[in-house]
Amino acid sequence: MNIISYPERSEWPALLTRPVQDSLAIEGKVLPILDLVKTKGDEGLRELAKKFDGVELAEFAFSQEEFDAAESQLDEELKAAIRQAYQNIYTFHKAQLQPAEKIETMPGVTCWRRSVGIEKVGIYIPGGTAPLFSTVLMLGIPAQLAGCKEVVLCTPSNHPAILFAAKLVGVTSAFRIGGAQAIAAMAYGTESVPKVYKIFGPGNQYVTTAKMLISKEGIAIDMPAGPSEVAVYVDDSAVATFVAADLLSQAEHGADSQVLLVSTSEKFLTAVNEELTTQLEVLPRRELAAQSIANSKAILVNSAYEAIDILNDYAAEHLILSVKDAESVSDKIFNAGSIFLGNYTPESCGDYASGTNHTLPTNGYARAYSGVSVDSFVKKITVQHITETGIRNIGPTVEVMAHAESLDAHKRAVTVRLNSLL
Ligand SMILES: NC(=O)c1ccc[n+]([C@@H]2O[C@H](COP(=O)([O-])OP(=O)(O)OC[C@H]3O[C@@H](n4cnc5c(N)ncnc54)[C@H](O)[C@@H]3O)[C@@H](O)[C@H]2O)c1
Ligand SMILES: N[C@H](CO)Cc1c[nH]c[nH+]1
Ligand SMILES: [Zn+2]
Repeated sequence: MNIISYPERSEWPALLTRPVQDSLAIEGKVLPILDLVKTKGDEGLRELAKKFDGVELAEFAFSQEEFDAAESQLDEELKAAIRQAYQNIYTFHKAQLQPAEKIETMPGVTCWRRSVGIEKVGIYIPGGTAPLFSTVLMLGIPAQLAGCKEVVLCTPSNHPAILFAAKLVGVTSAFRIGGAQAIAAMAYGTESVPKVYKIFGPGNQYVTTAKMLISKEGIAIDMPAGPSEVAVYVDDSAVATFVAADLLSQAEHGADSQVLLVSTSEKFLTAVNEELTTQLEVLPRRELAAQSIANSKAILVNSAYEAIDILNDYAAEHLILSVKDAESVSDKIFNAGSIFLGNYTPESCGDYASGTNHTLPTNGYARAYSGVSVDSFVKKITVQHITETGIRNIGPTVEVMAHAESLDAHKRAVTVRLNSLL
């Protein structure tokens, strides 16, 4: 990894840019895909499956037989691991459910918010280079807890673990469709695929661009969750072997992934670089990981203050703090998707099973977006009730304000009620 020593603050923006993606060129490829699905429905999906996934499909929906067979195709060890992950993710997300609390703002005026699951949601499960069945849990569990009635799953992979996890989370229909065309199918609906109101899930640049484009057409999306990334901040309490392993764990996602290492110790950065070389050699996905490491940087900074500033500027999807007093350092971080503290909290645990969600904002979106949670799958409907006493209390305030806004019909809606109580 390229070590950049003591860069000036003015150099940070250029240093911290993600691997360049020509978004206009990608949009140019994705727009015709969206259009084909919109105009030709299932027939368009068949053409695209052949072109981009090399498969000829008569039916897109996974059948009941495929769901049933999935369970017997997986070994017990994997099924037990998936069930354990399900339990932890369920427990963490269940605590996010908030009961509606009735608030009396003034005597006789009561307001509250009710959480209602979005009726129809679509979840995209990446499967181009690896079948990410863990993403089924990360999206399906909050959808289940939120009470979404229809959960439509699309994935280019037919890995049995995806179907096993889909059954656990209660997905209502599942289709073997990948890429931008899957997003289009769920956004517009086709003869086979139901149209949904909100689409969730990470994916490659085609998937992410498709989500951004359909969001301009009135379909909600969770957030732009593109190529995975991790930033690691280390001091001399860290362990170079662990740090290199963490960097590679995200680098192996794809050539467009990026990792960032920040430290005040040059010696440590060099030690991690040596470890990276050794560990890369034995990785099955070393080609992808090596390309991603080549896009990445190790930054040597002057002080802990500078390290924190640079991490907040970068706004990483994942941030590992392998430093002394990691929790107090984490209090100073205000831009990150998910934070991992200390030497024994590898980011992989959050990816699979500790309980937190792994669908997180990438590419600096952590400055303004949160990762997926139960909240992402619900709408909050406000409700209010005003009694006769309440309208006497609040009515005059509303009359004065409505009159001042020159909206007399608003004022009258209060006045007629107040007059009826005279
Ligand atoms: N941010 C997060 O929360 C998060 C979580 C998990 C995974 N990820 C990311 O998801 C991505 C998964 O990518 P992937 O490619 O393995 O799987 P994917 O399922 O996202 O994409 C595969 C699909 O891309 C389409 N495609 C391939 N080449 C194409 C082309 N030239 N033109 C148009 N469409 C094409 C194909 O239809 C294929 O089915 C990785 O970048 C990973 O880092 C992010
Ligand atoms: N690191 C990815 C999110 O950025 C999620 C994932 C799934 N499987 C392994 N990792
Ligand atoms: Zn990962």
